Amino acid sequence: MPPRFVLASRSPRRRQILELAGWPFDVQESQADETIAPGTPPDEAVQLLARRKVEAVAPSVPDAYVLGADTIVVCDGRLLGKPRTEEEAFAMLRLLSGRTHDVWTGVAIALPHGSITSFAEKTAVTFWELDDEEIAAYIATGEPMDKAGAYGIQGRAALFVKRIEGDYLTVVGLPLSRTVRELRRLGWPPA
Ligand SMILES: Cc1cn([C@H]2C[C@H](O)[C@@H](COP(=O)(O)OP(=O)(O)OP(=O)(O)O)O2)c(=O)[nH]c1=O
Repeated sequence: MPPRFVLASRSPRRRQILELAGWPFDVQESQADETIAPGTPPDEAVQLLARRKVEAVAPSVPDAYVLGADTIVVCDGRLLGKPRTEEEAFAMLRLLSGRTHDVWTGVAIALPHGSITSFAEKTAVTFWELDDEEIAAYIATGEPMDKAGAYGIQGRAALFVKRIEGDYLTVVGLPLSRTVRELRRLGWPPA
């Protein structure tokens, strides 16, 4: 039997992005602890969290390649995950207004019966100045609440973006081109 491929994620965006690669895969939700020690550099933090997501799923599918990812926004040295409240979403978007921030996505891959490898990708995103009315109207759409940094570049927040540098899909949650290259190096898809 050739190995299977499992995406360890509950994110519909990650599933849609991975579908672009063109091979069949299963999806398993991953419950992992998302706390990290203060002061952890962002590239390490996203790889650590991606690894935890993979570690939570891989033992139940030992014959599969298992992929997990984690995305955080970094502005002014602050790591922004998903907002817990609308007030927090407001504060995050105010912080991002009129400036450039980094979006980091870490990807971890478990090999069948093997070890886990990981990498991180960064994309810089510059927002136009946002006024409070614009931020409030955006929060009222509900879009920010399940997204790192309180925005979705693939949704209405596209209107906030002046410039990006790096892979767009790193911002949406999975740097697909680098991921596919790493997977090829690791023997996926099987010949
Ligand atoms: C910045 C940004 C983030 N995001 C999303 C990507 C991630 O789904 C989410 C960050 O949370 P994550 O914890 O990375 O992922 P998740 O909880 O949604 O899914 P998983 O089950 O794989 O852990 O923010 C966007 O969709 N668009 C954006 O522009």
